[in-house]
Amino acid sequence: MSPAVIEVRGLQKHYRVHRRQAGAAAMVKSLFRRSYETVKAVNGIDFAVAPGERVGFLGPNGAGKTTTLKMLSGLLHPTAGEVKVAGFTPRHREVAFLKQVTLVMGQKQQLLWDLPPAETFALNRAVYDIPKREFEETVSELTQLLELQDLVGKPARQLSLGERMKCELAAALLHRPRVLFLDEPTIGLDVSMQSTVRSFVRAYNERYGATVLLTSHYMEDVAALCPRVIVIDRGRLIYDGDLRQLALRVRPDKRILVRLERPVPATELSRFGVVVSSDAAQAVVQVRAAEVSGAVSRILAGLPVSDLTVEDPPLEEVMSELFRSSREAAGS
Ligand SMILES: Nc1ncnc2c1ncn2[C@@H]1O[C@H](COP(=O)(O)OP(=O)(O)OP(=O)(O)O)[C@@H](O)[C@H]1O
Repeated sequence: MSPAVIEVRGLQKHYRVHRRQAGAAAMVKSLFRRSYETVKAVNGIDFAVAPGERVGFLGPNGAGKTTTLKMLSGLLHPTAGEVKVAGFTPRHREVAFLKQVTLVMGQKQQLLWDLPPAETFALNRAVYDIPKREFEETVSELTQLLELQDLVGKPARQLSLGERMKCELAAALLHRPRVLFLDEPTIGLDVSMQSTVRSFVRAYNERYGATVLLTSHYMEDVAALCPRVIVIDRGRLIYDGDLRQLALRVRPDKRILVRLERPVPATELSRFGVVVSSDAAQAVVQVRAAEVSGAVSRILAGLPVSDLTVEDPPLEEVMSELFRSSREAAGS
């Protein structure tokens, strides 16, 4: 494996927050004597990412994902631990480092609100000191990949959320960074725009060999883009490895979706496995992966089947099962 482009060792970020008690008396008291508590947003994580990898960085709300991405891009100083990205220490924010990375946050925007994206692009050209020819080449490539032709001339405030996100991505990539930190880049987008952004991220990764670390609550993004996932919960790493292996380990079962020619009572369906859902026209039965072929033969022989498909359990369920079991293990 080539040397890591992202290396994280013993990384921690603790926030000191003012604790406010409810009630007027407590509020007055807090004016004179403030009490603080420490939020351990990131609490000792280690991982390494090789150049060109696309890695999903996952976890439930408040797990510490955004905090980690901000430390990796140099926006936040770690409380403890070491971070190296493309050979640099992010918190020093050296110009050479900033030219290698980008952070895109789906919830924040960098486009200038009243101006067309083309003007933000020109500003970024100056900020990153991009030679004119290279800039024009990149703009034309990104315009074609993201279909920006009709968008870059309109003021950003007139663009739809999805159109704006495409321009945000272009603005963030004009300097051709080698490392992309994408924090929920598809949040709030409709399914077709989500798929456009996904295809674009993949195309950029393949074209430039860029490394991608991506957070998303949409498991379709993760399934489509990330062969590897790093999962954290409450500031700690709970899984780092192959996404398919994780699914097999956490949910070693399959779902058989059966379309029925006539209604079948649930009691009869349960002879073939655990009934996940059923109605007059179709049923979903869950069985262990090793038992799929036997169950399929029995279903075909014993039920009025018009169509049958075998599916993996949804990734959302794999993830919530992983969070549940890791919390149980942490509690015991
Ligand atoms: N500036 C801050 N000051 C104090 N606490 C913070 C600050 N930023 C984040 N936190 C806390 O740190 C924890 C981790 O937050 P973070 O935003 O990194 O989580 P996340 O995994 O990105 O969550 P989400 O999926 O909801 O975006 C949370 O408990 C959050 O309330």
